[in-house]
Amino acid sequence: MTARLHATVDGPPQAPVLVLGSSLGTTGAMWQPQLAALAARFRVVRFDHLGHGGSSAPTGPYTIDLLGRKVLQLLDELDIGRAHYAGLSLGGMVGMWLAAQAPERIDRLALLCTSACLGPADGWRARAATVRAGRLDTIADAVVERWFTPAFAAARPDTVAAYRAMLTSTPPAGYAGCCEAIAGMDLRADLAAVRAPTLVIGAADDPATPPEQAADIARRIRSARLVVLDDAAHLANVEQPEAVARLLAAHFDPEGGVTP
Ligand SMILES: O=C(O)CC1=CCC(=O)O1
Repeated sequence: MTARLHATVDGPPQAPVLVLGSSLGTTGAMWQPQLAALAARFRVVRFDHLGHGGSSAPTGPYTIDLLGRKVLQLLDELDIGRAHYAGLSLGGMVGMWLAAQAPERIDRLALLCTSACLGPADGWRARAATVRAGRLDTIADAVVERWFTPAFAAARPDTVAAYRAMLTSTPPAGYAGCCEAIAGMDLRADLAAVRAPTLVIGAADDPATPPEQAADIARRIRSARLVVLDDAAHLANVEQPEAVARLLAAHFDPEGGVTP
């Protein structure tokens, strides 16, 4: 049977479509902090990557091409010709692939806390092997430590616990398959083909995809603007929910009167 992606759709049916791609080890639910603001303006499609959440979880390994082609298949299933796209981390990697390989499908693009080439590949393959051996729990603390600043983790333990639970409920085969996709990914040369006006958001305290990675992406895309948020680690949309919602609304609806 063909592997399929799970998605949830919110917002007015006739509004412009905004597709949201989540990070490794999360689901579309990671966009909850921005959902109300974005669904007031857009038909918001939040999908779970292959191997995550409610999507099919084939054994793997996966590639970024496969993850991107699954999103195109989802757009076809939902009868969506063109859409805006925002993705964080792995979601951003898939966004770069989509904008470079299927530019006719992507209007405007936002890339948050992501990288065009995130080595070392051996580290990703080792992480995949650990998870395939059934030990997602053993990597969870180290992963979550990179998701949030110490100050946020101390102030919001319930939020941190909810995102950790999202991570540990990811199917091991799916998580490992996506680690292997990151291990084999180098999108740097593809970025010259991106034509969509692009907002690149980095976070000053992100140890997973530091702001230099955001600056590198912005340099390689013809029409890109770079913003680096203070007081946020990797899941910047959780730590800076209003700032991210405002930046995305202003970028995807430039005539809408939102001040970024
Ligand atoms: O899990 C991590 O270490 C950080 C990360 C890389 C890609 C992604 O989506 O999250």
